[in-house]
Amino acid sequence: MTDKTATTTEATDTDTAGTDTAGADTVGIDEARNDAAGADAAGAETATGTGEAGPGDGAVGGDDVLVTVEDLKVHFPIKRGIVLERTAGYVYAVDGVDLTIRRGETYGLVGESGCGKTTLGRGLLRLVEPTGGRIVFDDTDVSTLKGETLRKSRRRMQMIFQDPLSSLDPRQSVESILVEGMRAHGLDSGKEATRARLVELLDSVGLPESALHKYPHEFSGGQRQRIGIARALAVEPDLIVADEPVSALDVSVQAQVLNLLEELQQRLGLTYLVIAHDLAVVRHISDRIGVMYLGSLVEEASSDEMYAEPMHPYTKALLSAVPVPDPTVEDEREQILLTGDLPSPANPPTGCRFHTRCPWKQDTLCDTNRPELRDVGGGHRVACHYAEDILAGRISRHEVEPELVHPDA
Ligand SMILES: Nc1ncnc2c1ncn2[C@@H]1O[C@H](COP(=O)(O)OP(=O)(O)OP(=O)(O)O)[C@@H](O)[C@H]1O
Repeated sequence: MTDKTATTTEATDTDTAGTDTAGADTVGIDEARNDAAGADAAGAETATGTGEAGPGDGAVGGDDVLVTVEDLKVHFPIKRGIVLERTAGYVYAVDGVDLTIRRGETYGLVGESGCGKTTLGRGLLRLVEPTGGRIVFDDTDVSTLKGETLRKSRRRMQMIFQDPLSSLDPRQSVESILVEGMRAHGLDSGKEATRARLVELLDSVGLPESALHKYPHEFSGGQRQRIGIARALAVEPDLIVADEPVSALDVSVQAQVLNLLEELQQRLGLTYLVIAHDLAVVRHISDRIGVMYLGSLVEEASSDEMYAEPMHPYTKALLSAVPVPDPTVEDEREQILLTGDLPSPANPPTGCRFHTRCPWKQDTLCDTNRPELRDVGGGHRVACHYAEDILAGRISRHEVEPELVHPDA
């Protein structure tokens, strides 16, 4: 996350105030990272991960690349029959995604419900087994790791979930929740050191020591999400996949949790993949944004460029639906309304998967040829036949919109 804290940093930490809280003034986890007996640890459900990196096969990209995903596919079989079960087809939840996440950045992943964002995040961490493709984490190909190597590797990639209540075991105290992952990775080194580490972890997410002996139901939604974040941090990860981290929270609390994530990122050098359907949230925290549609990326750009110059008609439609933050400012943007529902990922359209809802569909081209995600300049990637035209010099980038013909025009 680069300098995107402007709006939310002003929020007061009301969520952590209240009955048992400590201010959001966090301290010391970075020192703990240095101190903590350098072993590798893991968090059970929380996480996952992949490769205990090290020199390995598949060096990809420059030094600044932490994660490379190549042609990732996750297809879920559709089972039919009770006695004789057979595979009647597949849900193509993720169907050929290529992306890189740079060290220390926040990559925002957006798209409608059901387009495969969660499955991509889980596939990347191997919480769900990919059907195909490759995942390279810190120069190590982790797609093929198994058993103990995979388990060990999971320490470095953790996940935080949308609904902190359902992702925290109601029968476990906060202490037990936090210690579980540390123990799994040999980071619980002695009673006193572990206790100090737990207190430090809580402090880093703005919760007091007294939280240790409480249970998830005793906290507010925002506080529970802080516990989820502490659980992920407990094993000293490099990458955190945050799946809709604030969408279950009150609007007033969302900014506080986002601020906390930003602050932790700066202090600990964390890398984030943030999954969200709320484009306002993603814009605020992301350095780069990927837009998913029916299992694939259709556009990727820096956050600023994505909002200033979206090129894919799906991205334009998503952005045109985001309300203007200042109600006194007249909204002069073109409203692009998508017709129809998201097609089933079990039966995706031929050609460009978006063509059935695209206001600018070109007959026979878009419904037969699937456009590739192509760089149209400066790392801005678009999967659209118009992007192909730009690359081929048939139209200029700035002519795209006026040249497009809406079927209702
Ligand atoms: N374990 C599974 N078995 C079968 N189908 C699945 C499974 N998990 C997800 N799917 C299907 O894969 C598709 C993508 O789901 P996914 O949850 O990844 O989308 P999403 O973009 O994260 O949506 P949401 O924002 O609603 O979580 C959906 O059609 C979903 O029903």
